[in-house]
Amino acid sequence: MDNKVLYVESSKHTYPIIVEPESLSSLYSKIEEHSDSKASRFFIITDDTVAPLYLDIAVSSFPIKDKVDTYVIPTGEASKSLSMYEKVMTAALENKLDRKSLIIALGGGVVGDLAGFIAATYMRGIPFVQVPTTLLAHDSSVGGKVGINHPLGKNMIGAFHPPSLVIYDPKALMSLPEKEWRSGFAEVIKHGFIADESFLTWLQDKIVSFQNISMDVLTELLIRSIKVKVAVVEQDEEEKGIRAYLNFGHTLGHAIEGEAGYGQLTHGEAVAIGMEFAVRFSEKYYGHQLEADKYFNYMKDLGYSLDIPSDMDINQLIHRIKLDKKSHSSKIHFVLLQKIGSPKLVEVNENLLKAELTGKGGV
Ligand SMILES: NC(=O)c1ccc[n+]([C@@H]2O[C@H](COP(=O)([O-])OP(=O)(O)OC[C@H]3O[C@@H](n4cnc5c(N)ncnc54)[C@H](O)[C@@H]3O)[C@@H](O)[C@H]2O)c1
Ligand SMILES: O=C(O)C(=O)C[C@@H](O)[C@H](O)[C@H](O)COP(=O)(O)O
Ligand SMILES: [Zn+2]
Repeated sequence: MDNKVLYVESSKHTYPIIVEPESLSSLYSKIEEHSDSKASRFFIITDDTVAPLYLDIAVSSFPIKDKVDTYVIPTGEASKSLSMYEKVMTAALENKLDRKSLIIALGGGVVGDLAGFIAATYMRGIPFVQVPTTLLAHDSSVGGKVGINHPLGKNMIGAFHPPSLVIYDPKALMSLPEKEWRSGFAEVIKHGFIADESFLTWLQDKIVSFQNISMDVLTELLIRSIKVKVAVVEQDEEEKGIRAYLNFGHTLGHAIEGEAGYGQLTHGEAVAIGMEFAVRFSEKYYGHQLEADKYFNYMKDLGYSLDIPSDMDINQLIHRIKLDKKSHSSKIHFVLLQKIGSPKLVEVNENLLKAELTGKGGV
């Protein structure tokens, strides 16, 4: 795989995504090369799992340490909150960041979404760099969706604020626990479902467990999956239309995440359940089979549980689905698949949805 730098053309600027082993240790020089090394200050936001692993490596790459401030949030989805937003904002102000400062998100999607939203709103917007350290963050670090959760809904408070650079060191993923590989891999599979069935068969062939994935395979996987995302966000940056396809599996997935309590299920675990449901619902909606069982069996072999948790109240899930950002005028919208690789955003009838969710959908 030779092309390890991808470029995203956003309406604000074009930014590179560098996928390169060991790039974390040359963070500053990458910023110098591709972003703003002349920034007045650098504010690295990370979490308390990533900090002991990678914060020193990142900070060591900076020649002038006095210009670097750090802020460590508690690990986990619960940190994507208004209260954490206020704390980090306060730290940014106390550290005297100005409009020429650069925020650096070092971590997974939680850090990236929160830090990106701080960047989007600090003094009405300053630049930021994404330094993803999870598999899932191949998705979250690209495309500029940043934000935090509200108890009533996932990512309900946010902005579109593209990063100025994404530096992805696949070696950093080697410390991920299996659960987080599984979580991130759900978004990889999502990209296959919505855009490219041959990617799914390639994954089946190359990834039979989350142990011992070679750096070459991992790099190719990241690049292929990121390319799917880039192709969508370049056409529809602010989700006026086809960007909603990236929400495949998320309508139910987000409802499940919220209902379980943020952080009880990983994002990818919830999205995996949502994808299986969306495929089943697509088959009912379009009246033909998608032949997707082989992919769901593959996911089960990789340890995914694809059933809606049995303790979940279907009416509560529907209530949450109605608050989803794709809903409007009380109409529920779902991303369904006409066939694998051909998503559509469709309005769905609440009663049909309820019947399917309760397993009484019929054919
Ligand atoms: N903005 C977007 O487009 C977008 C896309 C997909 C998901 N998301 C959001 O991303 C979030 C999920 O991201 P995530 O799965 O990366 O969660 P996360 O940031 O919570 O990371 C998962 C866990 O892995 C730990 N971790 C991170 N890097 C590690 C490493 N290298 N080694 C060991 N442990 C490490 C973290 O501390 C955390 O415990 C959700 O909030 C989701 O809504 C956003
Ligand atoms: O980038 C997008 O667009 C996505 O939908 C990617 C999703 O994987 C991601 O979880 C995103 O945060 C969901 O966005 P939301 O608008 O449904 O909150
Ligand atoms: Zn997602």
